[in-house]
Amino acid sequence: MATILLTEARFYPHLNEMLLAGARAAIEKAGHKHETLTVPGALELPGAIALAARSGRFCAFVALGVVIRGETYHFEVVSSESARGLLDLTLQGFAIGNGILTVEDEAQAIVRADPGQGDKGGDAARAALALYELREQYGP
Ligand SMILES: Nc1c(NC[C@H](O)[C@H](O)[C@H](O)CO)[nH]c(=O)[nH]c1=O
Ligand SMILES: CC(=O)[C@@H](O)COP(=O)(O)O
Repeated sequence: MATILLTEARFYPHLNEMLLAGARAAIEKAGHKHETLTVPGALELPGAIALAARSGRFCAFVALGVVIRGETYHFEVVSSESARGLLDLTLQGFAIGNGILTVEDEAQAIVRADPGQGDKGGDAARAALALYELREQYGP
């Protein structure tokens, strides 16, 4: 049994609860344990994972959050750079699933966050576990 760290950017708490529920259900179904770490926004997620990884306690990580377009270019920055930061860590060998929703409005987020609909939190957890199993198979 391994421990997966759920890192959540709690910008929209009610939406994160759905993402967390889906991710937790997927991890528990796979027979693993999970812990949760909270940061303010999606841009903090890569750094939070990098810091938490130093503990050596976690076999994989799931990044969860919701980025909803506003009036400025900041949407592009937050969406692209959080994803890029996660991919940079993945290329260093970290097993990370990206469950950061980047959407136009709350309605789009709900459909994708709801475990009974898009279940993107569960998808991100399953992706993280898939990378973890690959690393177990091919070495650290
Ligand atoms: N607008 C959203 C943000 N913005 C905040 C940034 O992620 C970051 O916390 C801030 O720039 C300080 O470094 N974050 C989200 O997760 N979702 C948003 O819609
Ligand atoms: C994705 C964001 O950062 C967004 O919430 C910011 O809104 P705005 O572009 O109207 O400042």
